[in-house]
Amino acid sequence: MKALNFVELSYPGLSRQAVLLSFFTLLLCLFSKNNQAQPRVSNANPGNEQILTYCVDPDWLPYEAIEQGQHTGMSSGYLQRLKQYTGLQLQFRPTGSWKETLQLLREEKCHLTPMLNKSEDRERFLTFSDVYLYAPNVLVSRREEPFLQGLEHIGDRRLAIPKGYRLLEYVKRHFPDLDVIEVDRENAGLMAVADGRADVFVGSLYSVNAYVQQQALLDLKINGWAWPQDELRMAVIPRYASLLPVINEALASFSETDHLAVQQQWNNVRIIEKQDYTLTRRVALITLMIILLLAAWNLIIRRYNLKLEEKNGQLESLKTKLENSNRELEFLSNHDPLTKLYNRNFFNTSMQPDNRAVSEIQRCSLILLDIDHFKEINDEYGHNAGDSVLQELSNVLNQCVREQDVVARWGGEEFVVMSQQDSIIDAKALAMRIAQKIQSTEFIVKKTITCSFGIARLQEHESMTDCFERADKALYQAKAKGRDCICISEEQT
Ligand SMILES: Nc1nc2c(ncn2[C@@H]2O[C@H](COP(=O)(O)OP(=O)(O)OP(=O)(O)O)[C@@H](O)[C@H]2O)c(=O)[nH]1
Repeated sequence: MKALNFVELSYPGLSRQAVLLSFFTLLLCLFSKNNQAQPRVSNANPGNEQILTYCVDPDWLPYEAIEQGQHTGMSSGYLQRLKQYTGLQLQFRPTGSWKETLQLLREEKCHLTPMLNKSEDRERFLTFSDVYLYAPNVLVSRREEPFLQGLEHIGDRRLAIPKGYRLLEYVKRHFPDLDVIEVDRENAGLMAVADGRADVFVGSLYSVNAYVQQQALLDLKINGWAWPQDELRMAVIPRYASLLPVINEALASFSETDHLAVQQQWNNVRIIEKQDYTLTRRVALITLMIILLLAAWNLIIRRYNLKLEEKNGQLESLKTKLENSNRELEFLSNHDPLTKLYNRNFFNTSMQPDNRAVSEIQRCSLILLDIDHFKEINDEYGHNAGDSVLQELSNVLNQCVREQDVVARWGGEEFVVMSQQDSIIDAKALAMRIAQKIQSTEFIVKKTITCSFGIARLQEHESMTDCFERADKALYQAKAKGRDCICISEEQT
């Protein structure tokens, strides 16, 4: 309001005295504010004892500790500000343990302690300030333990708690069935969890963090919150209870910036809120990659196998075609394609004495036959009809001979039968049967077909070629005689 007055009075048109009056009022205001920041030594004077003795927990970082005889930790920061605010004369008295600190307070050899929780037991020998710092309590376990929601989920796990701590009183009262292991200090509790003597430790978040980092207890994790949280206060022995209003006033005056400055100086908490799945994720990723690679490899192999099978199929088919072609070639090299009878080539090669049993050759007769006037059939009925006549005649020949006899087409309309006959008479009888069969067969051309025959019996020491020539001559004679007759080679007659 005073500043507002000053602004209002500075408008043009107002009197110079009024401006000066306002200026002095403002100075007075600022002066009185400065006065409030001065230490309230007189209010906080402890009386006969000019200097208050204080002691702390020697091993409770980051809250407080004693290092090389000096008070350190967050409570040292707060105490520093308290001194500045109140002007209290404070003298530090080092102790060897929290237990000793409490004992000195009980015996009034120490008058103040700057940071502790209120409990029923402590209220018997201390009076407490207002709460000036809240800090959560946490459950700590080894990493493999599941996350716990709070003290009520500890179950039959062994719980380590420092002796003399308010939490111990709390657990004993509200969770009497828990398997509690009392330890001397917070770090002893953490070590007990680390080496398996306890399963869970409960303690203050900030101090737990400090110990875990200091001792590099990397197998531990903060795995849950534990109620109640720490409500930290200052405490004096009842004799100095009159100081509490001033202390409370000082604590209340601490700004957010003051709190932050103290906490940032001493606290470096890193809370692990959940499981670290990094390794699991990496392993899963690598496994997935291996599976994908194997699947891809499998796919490639399968494709190659399919191609290979396809190529094998093609090769198999080519091989079959080749074998068929070879068989066909072999057949064609020895057979007449029109009549399917053996051809001249086969006759010449296989009918040589070297390729026939001597007994067969000794009994061999050659019968040559030639269709009479075949040209006329071609001319009258066409070449295709002529072909059919040749095929029909071939069937007739095959029907007339025995299995061991060989029938071949010598060329054109001329055929040769190599027959195993005991005598030339038998050979002639065979030729006659053939002639009769031909005459009685109804050919496609609806015309009686006749043939001329020439017969020769293979002589001892005679070559097949010579025998053939004699049969050919006999055939010539048959033609000359007017056809449709059988002539026997002269040497045999
Ligand atoms: N359709 C057909 N005709 C053929 C084949 N080979 C030869 N010829 C014919 O057979 C006929 C043979 O005639 P020629 O040698 O005069 O004998 P031919 O008419 O039977 O008279 P002769 O033997 O003296 O009774 C010719 O017209 C040839 O073209 C064939 O494979 N098919």
